[in-house]
Amino acid sequence: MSNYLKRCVDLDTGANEPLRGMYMRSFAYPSLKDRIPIILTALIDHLSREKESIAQRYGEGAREELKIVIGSISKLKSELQTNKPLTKIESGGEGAEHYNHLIDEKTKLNGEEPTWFYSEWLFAECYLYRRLRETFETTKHLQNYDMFEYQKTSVYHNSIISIREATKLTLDCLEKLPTLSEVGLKKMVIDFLKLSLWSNRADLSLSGGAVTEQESICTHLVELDKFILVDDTEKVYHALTEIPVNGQPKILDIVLDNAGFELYFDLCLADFLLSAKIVTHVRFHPKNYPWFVSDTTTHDFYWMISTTKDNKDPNLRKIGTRWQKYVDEGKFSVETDEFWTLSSDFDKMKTECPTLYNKLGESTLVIIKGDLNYRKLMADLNRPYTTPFSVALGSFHPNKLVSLRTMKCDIASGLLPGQAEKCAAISPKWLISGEYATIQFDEPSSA
Ligand SMILES: O=P(O)(O)OC[C@@]1(O)O[C@H](CO)[C@@H](O)[C@@H]1O
Ligand SMILES: [Mn+2]
Repeated sequence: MSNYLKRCVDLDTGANEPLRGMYMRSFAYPSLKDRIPIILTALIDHLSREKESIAQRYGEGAREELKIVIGSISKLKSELQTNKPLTKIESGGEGAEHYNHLIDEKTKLNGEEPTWFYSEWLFAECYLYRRLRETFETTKHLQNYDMFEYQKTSVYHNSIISIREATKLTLDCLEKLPTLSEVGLKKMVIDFLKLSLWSNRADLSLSGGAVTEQESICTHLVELDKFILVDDTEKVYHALTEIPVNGQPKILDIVLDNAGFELYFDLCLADFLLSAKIVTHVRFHPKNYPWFVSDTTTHDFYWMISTTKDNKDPNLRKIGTRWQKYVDEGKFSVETDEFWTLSSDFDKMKTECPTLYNKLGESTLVIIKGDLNYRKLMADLNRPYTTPFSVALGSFHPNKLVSLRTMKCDIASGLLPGQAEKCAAISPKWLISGEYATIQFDEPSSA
């Protein structure tokens, strides 16, 4: 073990403490020690291998710049692996001030500069993606290059069987809509919520960037139910349907997570809710730059719609054309905000980004996808897993909201006494493997 890691301790994260890489029994440690270096190595390999094609697409100047970029990423990897202090973001630009200010604050507080393993894991990991952004934003030719695009598009193409299946299912459900009973409608809404949930099972950050074919979830929904540890779908259905649409816009916000496979299911859910007239508009919230490998950027969002619309498969063409029409009519819109790529947990949104907090308050429901967003909902604290969800949210109660999350890090809330122990006995990696999931609803107490 290298010297710097000797200060890491063979412990779990302390109770009610933020997860940190220095706690060797928490998932933060293997994440920083093994998983992120694998992601960075794969990125360096990709950039070296694709020099020619990148130079063709971005111009000859990009060839020289790639050498600098590869050098910077290697340096970043070495800084992480030797637990060096986190350096300031020098490029200016979005969020730079946020990260730099926090580095100063932590230095003041601890009397030494924050380092990769001793910092809060959430901060260190978000900072990593901001550093990667800096590497590209300081170039002339590669500013808009998405270093993870090839993985995200591969996920889409490799999952085409499941995507076709989801498309067929969605189109069949849409056809049945006019004659559907209330009970039938409710079942379909809940099924689409669960499809969107399980589409979060795989992400490219957890797999170290490895692209695998995504299994079919449409045909397994019922058997997957036993892995949902908290299931608030009844409350979600109620929230979605309680206010009738009487000419007033009824908005659904979806705080997106991963592109490729997961986004496809989010779009199917959005299409179904629009078609059933349960909502009138859907606002999608992507990231402003490449984030946690597979997260959806604005470009990924539009790419998915146009690729689906232009597919050879008639069903995909049909659904892609519907989605494009929704975009053209303003029924689907993309809302961006730099808050999503800050390291801030959502408890801080009200004070740090009141406009976004208030905006989320305008809609009927906010769907918050994925594990990283869950970490941000929980402030990445190692609370007792029985802590009520609404308590763990701190001051984040902008609206009725639901978190759809497959469990991929050692944080949980809202579980019943004994539930965690039962899962651990069945599957020791239950917290981090994505096998289990939660659907957790919250509403402001005055609502
Ligand atoms: O948010 P997502 O896509 O569901 O998951 C992202 C994720 O794999 O990345 C982090 C580690 O890098 C973990 O918190 C989490 O498991
Ligand atoms: Mn993600």
